[in-house]
Amino acid sequence: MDRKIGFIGGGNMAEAIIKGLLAGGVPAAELAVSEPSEARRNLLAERYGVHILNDNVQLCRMSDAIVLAVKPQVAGQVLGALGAGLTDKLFISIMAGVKSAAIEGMLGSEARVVRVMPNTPALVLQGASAISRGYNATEDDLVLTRRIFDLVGTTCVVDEKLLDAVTGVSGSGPAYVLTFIEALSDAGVKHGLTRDVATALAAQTVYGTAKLLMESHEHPAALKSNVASPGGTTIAAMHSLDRDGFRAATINAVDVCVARSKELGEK
Ligand SMILES: NC(=O)C1=CN([C@@H]2O[C@H](COP(=O)(O)OP(=O)(O)OC[C@H]3O[C@@H](n4cnc5c(N)ncnc54)[C@H](O)[C@@H]3O)[C@@H](O)[C@H]2O)C=CC1
Ligand SMILES: O=C(O)[C@@H]1CCC=N1
Repeated sequence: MDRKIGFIGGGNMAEAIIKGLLAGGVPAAELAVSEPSEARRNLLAERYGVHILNDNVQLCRMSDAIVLAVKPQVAGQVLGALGAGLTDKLFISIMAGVKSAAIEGMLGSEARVVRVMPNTPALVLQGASAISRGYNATEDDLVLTRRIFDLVGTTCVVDEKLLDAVTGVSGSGPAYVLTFIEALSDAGVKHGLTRDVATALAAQTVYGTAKLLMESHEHPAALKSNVASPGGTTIAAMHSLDRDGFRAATINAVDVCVARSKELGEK
């Protein structure tokens, strides 16, 4: 990267990105984390060998790009304590909902901010991240941010007003997919499979189907039709899913996720 990347907050998402960056060849010496929890500091130091501290101001001093990886609820407290005048730094916020204008408001109106909505599969370099540029961020800032998140999966650039929708689809999406895999596995167990076999079959089915979709560039409905034989088992199951509101339940879940993301941005 040639630039030092610091993380304010060393929780789940920061860890996923750090692990991905290291796997992608970024040296541990280029990464630092400021984290108040001693247990987290010890864990991150042991597992990844990155520079660890408990001082957000010092972290900013030693970093060129700072990933804001704290909960949105503490954004005001964390950013307020950093003070203004950090215009030589790039701030990359992964906080759900918190708008770039609000971050600029807390860091000073000249602050260079890029927002990213990543997801936890970044841990295995299969993340999906959407990026949007704040008012003062440069083309170079966007390129650096894309380089960081390309190392942990795929990236796209969207208008900031669409980041709430991204949060609803891919930011929180892994939780819905895992719930589906868990339910599919439960069903397998109900019908006599062992838990291990049922979970392995369910997970590989989701993984393989996603790969099939991405490599074929087809509409999901076209591939679904290939599974359903006339008068066969799949169409009977699809009827049942429709009757039980599977699709409506999914869309409703995304609706409330998007609404919650907007709400977090209003605080
Ligand atoms: N977990 C996920 O799947 C995703 C999370 N995000 C966003 O990433 C951010 C972090 O989420 P998680 O990693 O899941 O949360 P987390 O709770 O695992 O991590 C937050 C970390 O911040 C630390 N922290 C608290 N106060 C601090 C302070 N004053 N200074 C420095 N560090 C402080 C906490 O000790 C904790 O380790 C959130 O804003 C969330 O919206 C975005 C996309 C996906
Ligand atoms: O649940 C949350 O608020 C965060 C944002 C996207 C995924 N996790």
